[in-house]
Amino acid sequence: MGPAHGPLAAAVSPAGEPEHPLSPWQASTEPKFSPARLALQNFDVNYKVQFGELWPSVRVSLLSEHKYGALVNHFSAWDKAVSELERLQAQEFVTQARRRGQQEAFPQGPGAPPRPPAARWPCSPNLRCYTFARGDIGRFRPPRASSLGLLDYYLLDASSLLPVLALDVQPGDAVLDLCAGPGGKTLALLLTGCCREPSQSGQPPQELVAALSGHLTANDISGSRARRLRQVLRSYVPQDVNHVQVTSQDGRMWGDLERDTYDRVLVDVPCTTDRHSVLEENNNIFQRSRKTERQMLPMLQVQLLVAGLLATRPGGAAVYSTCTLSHLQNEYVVGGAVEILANQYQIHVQVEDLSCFRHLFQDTFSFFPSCRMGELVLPVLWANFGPMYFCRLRRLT
Ligand SMILES: C[S@@+](CC[C@H](N)C(=O)[O-])C[C@H]1O[C@@H](n2cnc3c(N)ncnc32)[C@H](O)[C@@H]1O
Repeated sequence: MGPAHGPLAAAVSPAGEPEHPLSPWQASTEPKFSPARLALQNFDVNYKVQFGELWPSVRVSLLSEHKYGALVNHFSAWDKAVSELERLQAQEFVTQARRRGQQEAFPQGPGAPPRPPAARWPCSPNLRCYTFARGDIGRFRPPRASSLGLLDYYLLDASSLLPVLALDVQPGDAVLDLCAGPGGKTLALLLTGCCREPSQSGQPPQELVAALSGHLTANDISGSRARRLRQVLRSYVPQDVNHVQVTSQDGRMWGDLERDTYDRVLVDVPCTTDRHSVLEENNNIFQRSRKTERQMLPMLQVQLLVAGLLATRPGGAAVYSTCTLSHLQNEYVVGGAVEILANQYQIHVQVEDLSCFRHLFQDTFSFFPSCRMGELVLPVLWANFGPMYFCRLRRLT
């Protein structure tokens, strides 16, 4: 795929289409661009402005081989898999980050007095994920069934664990995963071991809510994505632990279904999926037929985030996440949702500082240094993860 320099790049609008209708002469001689080519042209125009001199290296990384992480399934007999990963010199980056945090709280070693007062790093517990070191482009073998019949690890872009870690799930929490299919983050949420058992005695307020209520609710509007999610849960989670309520509702309606209910809500929205869009022609949101859908994405994202925050109990938290670099789909969506909640619902929400994530995970991921709200993992050749944007919002009222 070649770069879109010169007049071609200049003629492309933010929606990824030529800004001016083509003349009849041009229409018959200009090549038709594939969706992936259109995506790249769009990004060349917009991300050059957003990221300046960082864009060329991010661009080449997006077009290069993606790096994975292996999320250890401790519901399965995982010790063999872990020994194998360690033999391959893969590194467990979540524990590494925790250790860094502790060392900084105890600068002269554990015997010395801690720095005053070492704040708890708000982060979901019990997750272990292996990646190959910086610059190592090794690949993991596909997951394998252990003696218990469950797969030993789940392969995912390691940066997609960051929104789950940032959700800071705690033991006994009721959690909603609003856009959950195909289920990598739902599995990670279960692996924290924190999601509450379904209440036996709770009085369901109404029929629909009764069907939806539970410790971990995972929802996806798409029936096929919800089926894939169920399949992932069957392959990784023992039946007696799998209490996940899987639903297939329009997440935008959640504020009406269960308001002020959940301790934690993950809002991992549909977006332009930048890496997929520049590499794959199939199911590409830059197909001409999907132009309106693409243009409506920021509005859908705001509606989903507002609904997720309405479903969060006062004092609880939601994490908004995407796999796009677009500020329009990231920070602007967060800003828009905060404003709507204040003006239309008199609900006050605080965007929380996640710069500790940038600091503690700096050995594994490359972060964009200038986000006003939330954090953004930038794909770079030495750590070709992401893009992944995540932002935690706390409901104050
Ligand atoms: C980025 S994907 C989620 C990935 C998932 N969290 C994971 O980690 O495997 C976004 C999902 O949102 C779903 N979606 C789109 N519109 C939705 C809506 N209005 N309500 C609920 N889900 C929606 C899509 O079907 C898609 O599966």
